[in-house]
Amino acid sequence: MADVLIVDDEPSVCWAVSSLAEAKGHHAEIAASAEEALQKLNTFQPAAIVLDVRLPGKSGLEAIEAIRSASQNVPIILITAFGDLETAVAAVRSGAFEYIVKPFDAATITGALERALTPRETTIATSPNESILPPDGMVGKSLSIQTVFKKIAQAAAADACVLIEGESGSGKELAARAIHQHSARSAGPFVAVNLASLSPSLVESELFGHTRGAFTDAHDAKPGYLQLANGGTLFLDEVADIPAAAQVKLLRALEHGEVTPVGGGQPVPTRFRVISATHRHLLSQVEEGDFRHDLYFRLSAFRLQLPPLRERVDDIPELAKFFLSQLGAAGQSAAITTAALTELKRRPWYGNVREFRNALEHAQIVSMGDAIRVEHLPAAAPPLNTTGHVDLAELVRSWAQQQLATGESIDDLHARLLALVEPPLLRAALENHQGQFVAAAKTLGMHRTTVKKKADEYGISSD
Ligand SMILES: Nc1ncnc2c1ncn2[C@@H]1O[C@H](COP(=O)(O)OP(=O)(O)OP(=O)(O)O)[C@@H](O)[C@H]1O
Repeated sequence: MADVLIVDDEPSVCWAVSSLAEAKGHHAEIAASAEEALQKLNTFQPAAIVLDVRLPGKSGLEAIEAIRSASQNVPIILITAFGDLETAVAAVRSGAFEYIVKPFDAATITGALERALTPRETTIATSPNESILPPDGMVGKSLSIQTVFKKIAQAAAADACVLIEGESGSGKELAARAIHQHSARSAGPFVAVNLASLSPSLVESELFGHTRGAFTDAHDAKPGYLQLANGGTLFLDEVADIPAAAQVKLLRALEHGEVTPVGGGQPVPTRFRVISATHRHLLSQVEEGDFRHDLYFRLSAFRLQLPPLRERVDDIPELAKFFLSQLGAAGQSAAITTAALTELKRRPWYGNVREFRNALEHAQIVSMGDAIRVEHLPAAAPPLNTTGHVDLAELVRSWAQQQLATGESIDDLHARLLALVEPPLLRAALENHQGQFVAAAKTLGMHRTTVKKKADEYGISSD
């Protein structure tokens, strides 16, 4: 059994957390403000503290230092209703043991309490006195983006390599910049390199630099991106595209903290942190032998997954507001109708936030100063899989969603889909068998007479 102090001005939260703690056999005491908590700590020594960020009087973040020293450094679980990146960074910087966003479920708070009450060796803690950094343009309030904010804050407080995974346009580069901006390296450079855009023959000289005369056009020595990132962060976008020879050299540079330019010469001491990003499944590339496993493990010391926009629909109103305020004339925000906002929430956004922003920009131009309506939005982009090919299942899902969104009452969705997909399928099978119905029916796994009947219905001839 352990003693727990709950500091929150909302009686329902205090009641819920104390009931959960008591159900685990602990004893809980309550304070409705930071000032009351500090007073209580004169006579009460808890083993863990649950502290709300928003309190009357001093906020939880303002009081955390005083509470920590008055409680002899017991673990503090911060709870907040503000799931933004700034609060996440401030919470991690404050040295809080855990940071939980309201509303939370019973398992989340019980799990955090149990971990806090279990003796441990290290916690993520950094200087508590640094000020909160300015906003960095990462918008979102959904639970999944809050998890991303929390991970960005944790990554910023550490110095390990970070691998950011997520679909194209989901905000990987923005997240990398936020990690750099909130890290101890923020005064150093942030050097972004897109490996997919570098010509394979030049990747090595671009990354590692070259000496004078290293190759025909090397009239002068040139430092590479690794050297330019010295003291800061190197962002390797599309890291899956790094050629095999450069993989070996990168690993060596990371391990020895020095870079040898193409053409030889003295290795140059270079210290930087690598944040890499990919829209592919990098581990599959490791399994297929296309990516070195030792480099993969080095680069993925800390992993961050960015959810696609369609899995965080709750962020859409706020993102729309954010982009519309950027797009509107000076000082004014472009307006949007409720129907258009509903349409924005319904779309699958395979190109994620980038496609979303572009769609709003297009709509704002087409609406010519009026509120944005559904008809101002461009057509939704088709889904792309990781190899750049159209994903049929996603296409069908998106088609069905569009049909259902028209508002008309539909009772023949299946028949409508068949009418769309059967003709091209029958044509392809017939073409493959030079118009032979028997052979085409065999390939299709259907009876010959059914194929014939359907071909007649759709007006498909066998020649
Ligand atoms: N949460 C967000 N809030 C505001 N803007 C965002 C957010 N996420 C992404 N964006 C914007 O969307 C665009 C695409 O983001 P970004 O370039 O970071 O994506 P990416 O995942 O790196 O894309 P790619 O894989 O194609 O390189 C940028 O203009 C970025 O500013």
